[in-house]
Amino acid sequence: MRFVKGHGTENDFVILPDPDGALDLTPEAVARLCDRRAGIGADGVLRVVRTKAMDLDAGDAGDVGGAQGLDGAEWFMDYRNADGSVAEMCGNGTRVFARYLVDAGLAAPGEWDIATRAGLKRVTLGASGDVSVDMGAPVALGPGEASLAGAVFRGERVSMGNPHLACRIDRPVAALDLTRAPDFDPAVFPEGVNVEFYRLLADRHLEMRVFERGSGETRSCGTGTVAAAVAAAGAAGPGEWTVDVPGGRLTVVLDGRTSHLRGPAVLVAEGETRPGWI
Ligand SMILES: N[C@@H](CCC[C@H](N)C(=O)O)C(=O)O
Repeated sequence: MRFVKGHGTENDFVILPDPDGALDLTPEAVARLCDRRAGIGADGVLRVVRTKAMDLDAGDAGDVGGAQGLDGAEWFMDYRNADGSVAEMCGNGTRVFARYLVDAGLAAPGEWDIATRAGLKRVTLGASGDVSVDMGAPVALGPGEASLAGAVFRGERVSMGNPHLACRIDRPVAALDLTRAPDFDPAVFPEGVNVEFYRLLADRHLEMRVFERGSGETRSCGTGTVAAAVAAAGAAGPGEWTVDVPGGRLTVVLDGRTSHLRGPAVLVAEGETRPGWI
């Protein structure tokens, strides 16, 4: 199995080129690939498959999202979390996926769509440098809460295609212990939830940490970054936000209609798994 390793602000991925959809990618195989001691190590897997090789009507696009209109994009991002679960969307993954396509000569620098389980996402990138993605309209769903070691954190529920709870705190995010998963009410979050903790550092400038559904604490989360900016913006309206995460810095633009995420996307290695290992 050929792979490429990449990351976006240290949210890292094993990229599996599978243009014809020939791989039988089981949850167990994904978990082995993402294992940081016994595998390659990553927060998730990005399978790179031609949209026309996906049996969209048979649910190949996932039980988690609609397939309508996806054939408008040549490439489908089949995203999996480190525990093997399927997610609707991954913002950093989309940016790294785009960088891979350009680097591999499968797409030209410019502006084009990637198909995801959360619909088409338009990326903009040059031959090198930052990658920007139109993340679509965030959906603010009202208040929610989670708890961490018995302490309750209140926040805003936001859908970015995948579920988020963005909680504002007033002390440095570095002080949080995220070694254990936040608890939440499964009746409120039946599909689970990604939980962000953010602090306002200055006008339109946040720091954030995240505990991701299916992956644990990661050093960045693109959809989570947008969710935190949406929660912080409240009624403040359109604007550009800077979000510092443990793995670097991302820029979020909210314009009242859609949201954009911009930042680095880097490919660091490529190789092949040993025969019979996976
Ligand atoms: N890190 C991603 C989000 C990945 C999916 C998430 N863990 C979920 O299950 O919804 C990002 O950059 O958005």
